[in-house]
Amino acid sequence: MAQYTPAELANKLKDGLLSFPVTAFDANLEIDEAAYRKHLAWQSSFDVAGLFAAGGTGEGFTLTPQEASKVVRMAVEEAGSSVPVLASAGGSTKQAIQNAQDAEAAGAEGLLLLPPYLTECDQEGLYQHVSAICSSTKTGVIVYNRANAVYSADTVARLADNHENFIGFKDALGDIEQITKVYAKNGDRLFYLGGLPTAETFALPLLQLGMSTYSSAMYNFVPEFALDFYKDVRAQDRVAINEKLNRFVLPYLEIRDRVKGYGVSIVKGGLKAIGRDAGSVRPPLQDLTEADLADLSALIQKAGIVPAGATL
Ligand SMILES: O=C([O-])C(=O)C[C@H](O)[C@@H](O)C(=O)[O-]
Repeated sequence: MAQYTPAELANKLKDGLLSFPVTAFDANLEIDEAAYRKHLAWQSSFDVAGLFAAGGTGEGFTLTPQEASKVVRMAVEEAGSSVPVLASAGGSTKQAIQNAQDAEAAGAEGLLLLPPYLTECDQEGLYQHVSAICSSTKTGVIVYNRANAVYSADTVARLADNHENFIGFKDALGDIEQITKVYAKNGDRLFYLGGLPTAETFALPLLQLGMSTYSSAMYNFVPEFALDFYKDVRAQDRVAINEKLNRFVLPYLEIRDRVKGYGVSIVKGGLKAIGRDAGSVRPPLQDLTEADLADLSALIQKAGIVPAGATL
């Protein structure tokens, strides 16, 4: 049973840092329940505003619907009493409705709606798709603006007018003109979150465009650093942000960009580096090579951001 109305959820999420926990796997690449629960307990012990289970960094794209709903249920059990847990939905309209209903039954407070699978689509089709999912659940729905799901300002406004539980717009395209149009038309009716890879990189400029928060993948393994970074963004402390970009974020991008798909693998690498191993990534992703993992460990150490109590 949800603890937040959609409007309360939006209010809670918009002014705090958000994150996407990794999904822990064992040596056979099956879900490692104990390791996942331990990770969620740790992640929710900090002042994070929302956790999106089985999202992109949680390798939701490798999970069956049954596995995804199991992961969401575990996340709710471990973290739900202190932090709102959100789930994701995707695929066909029917599949996304099923995901939404499973997530609601598992106790998720909200939903991130991923782009429809594979096909091209235009605004009326997108509207019908999102509308059907919003109508199928009482929880808050956030659309994910990326790939084939690029929402015009008018489509966003139409969804907002017709669905009270449509609460948020997450962007992973970084098209300044589009974001400006969406925000200018919809203002405070929604909340806006940045979701480009390694979202810290863009957090300050996107704040000016209305994005008061973002999804931090690095929060998974350096939560204190990620929270400090978010504080600097909200204070618009350009000097502190530049210092943190140069000390950790930009050299981190250099490792992340060595192999396609490392955007997720490097997060599991970070957990390995700090002694909180959440296992390997599932194909089609690949784990960090030993050399890349060594570089990441050295960088975390050099940047002085080893989490309290970690062994490195
Ligand atoms: O679905 C996801 O995991 C994301 O939104 C991507 C990350 O959290 C991204 O914003 C990042 O890498 O910081």
